[in-house]
Amino acid sequence: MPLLEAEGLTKVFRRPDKDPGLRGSLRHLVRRRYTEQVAVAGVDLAVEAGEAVAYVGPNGAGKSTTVKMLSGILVPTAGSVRVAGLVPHENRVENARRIGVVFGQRTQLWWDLPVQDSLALLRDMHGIGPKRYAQVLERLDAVLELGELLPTTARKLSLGQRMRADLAAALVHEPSIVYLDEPTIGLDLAVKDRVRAFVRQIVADGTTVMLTTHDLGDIEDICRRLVILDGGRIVYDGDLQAVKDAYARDRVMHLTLAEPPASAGGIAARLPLARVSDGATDRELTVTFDRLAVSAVDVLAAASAEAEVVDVRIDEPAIEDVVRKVYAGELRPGAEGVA
Ligand SMILES: Nc1ncnc2c1ncn2[C@@H]1O[C@H](COP(=O)(O)OP(=O)(O)OP(=O)(O)O)[C@@H](O)[C@H]1O
Repeated sequence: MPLLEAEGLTKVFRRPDKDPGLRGSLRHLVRRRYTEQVAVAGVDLAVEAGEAVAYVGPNGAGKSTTVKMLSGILVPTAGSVRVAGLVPHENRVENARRIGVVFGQRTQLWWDLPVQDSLALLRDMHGIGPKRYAQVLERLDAVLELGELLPTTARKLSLGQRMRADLAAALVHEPSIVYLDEPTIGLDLAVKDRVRAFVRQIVADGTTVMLTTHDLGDIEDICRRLVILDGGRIVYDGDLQAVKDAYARDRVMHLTLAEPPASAGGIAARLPLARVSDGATDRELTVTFDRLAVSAVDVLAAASAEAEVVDVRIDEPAIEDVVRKVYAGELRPGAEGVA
């Protein structure tokens, strides 16, 4: 049985439609009018225990509204939802014991308290005994290196430190499902890697993860399944690798050379399947290539044969590019080999 199951999950917000000023308010009292906003429109989703699912879509697609219904904060307008056998909004407290939530842009730590006090408050709120708490903290410390953070108030933490502390706060009660919303936003690469490795570890340990992010790296590192939401509806639910192979194959390599090249023609001639163009300065070149047709090593070898390469950077395609292609109808849900 899936750990998380939603059928026809729908949320319609109703906003009072009134003219400004007192007269508008009075008129609204007499004749009420509302504008309806369908935020989530019949989502069917089944997630098995231990799965890691990327839940993506453009701004306003309905991701947060879905997560709020899954965590019991919002009551669905229609449809059904069960998380670990419970209807979240009917069992908010019990549901809260089973889930963890991390918002990259907000913190659930008490701003003016040392991290250790925030964690202790959460321990008490969840009724965790001292022995179990010590074990969990030890396990979290081993991967998140909490030691230096514990005596520090949340307001004094760097963004990366705060994220490590927030992950600990979300996991201190060992939830079976964790919702992560942009968990690596604003973090530098080293910290990003660490957060991703940690999330991979909890997935390997059996935790179910639902990840909302615009960072393709997060998704690739953590999830095998991609669910794309648009206008409140799921437009794709399937294997991440299939989508990437089909629609996110282009890589862009930025090369910095020791000297301006006599011409980009030599490199282009060695790479007939790639597109070579001028970079931002006269010592830079940009090579765009399909990673299934040409490897990054081939591109570097071709460039090095023609000029002295002093620096290299590769841009990965953004998940938005993939999402945009889905909207353009280039990838259809249920298409052969991808769903
Ligand atoms: N409390 C609310 N009252 C009225 N409308 C709302 C409310 N919350 C969300 N909406 C609307 O519902 C739609 C879906 O919003 P939601 O926040 O779920 O999208 P999202 O995919 O999480 O977007 P983002 O990536 O910007 O966070 C939007 O049109 C939003 O304006």
